[in-house]
Amino acid sequence: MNNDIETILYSEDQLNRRMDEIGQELNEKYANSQPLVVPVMTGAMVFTSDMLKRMDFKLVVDPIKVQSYEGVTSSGKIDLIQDIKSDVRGQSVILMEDIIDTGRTLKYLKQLFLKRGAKSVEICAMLDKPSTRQVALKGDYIGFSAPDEFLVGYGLDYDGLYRNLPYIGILKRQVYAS
Ligand SMILES: O=P(O)(O)OC[C@H]1O[C@H](OP(=O)(O)OP(=O)(O)O)[C@H](O)[C@@H]1O
Ligand code: HPA
Repeated sequence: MNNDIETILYSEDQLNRRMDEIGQELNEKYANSQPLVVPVMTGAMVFTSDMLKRMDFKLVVDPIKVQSYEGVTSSGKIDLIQDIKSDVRGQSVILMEDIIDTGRTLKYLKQLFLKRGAKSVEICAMLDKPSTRQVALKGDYIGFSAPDEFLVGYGLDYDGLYRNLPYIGILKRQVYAS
């Protein structure tokens, strides 16, 4: 599996150190509230489970599953595959993501939750690729800024593979160009 990785961008240690910092920020912000934490599955699974251990405020976790990528390309269409169970009216929502790329997924979800009556919707993402943004969307808590490359590992996949890598790396072009 490692043979398919061009370069390791963020090691497990770097990810952990950055998550400690983001955890502190969230703990200050949400100390006196009880937000709904919504992992955007499947990519956010690893990041969310590691972040949850760093959150020391009361919270409820309720995942949502959406999909828009075919291979390395955004289809531009967001499929809502499995919705949350909670009523978000009056709730503070934290959307958890592995990556913001075109921004379409999170723009769609943020609008959806605000339309449903959420009091606030914040975005916490491990990676942000600002250079590939197609819609206006800003994260509130970001781990690292990433280059315009197709990344895998730490939840990020290519055709369902590589999510279990403990680091984030650039996928070799020959893997998806062949
Ligand atoms: O900013 P965007 O261009 O919308 O890209 C970001 C989204 O793309 C990936 O999901 P994907 O649709 O591949 O599903 P997955 O979470 O199951 O991997 C990723 O996990 C984000 O949800
Ligand atoms: O770089 C990426 N890698 C994996 N999934 C993604 N979804 C959006 N961008 C990416």
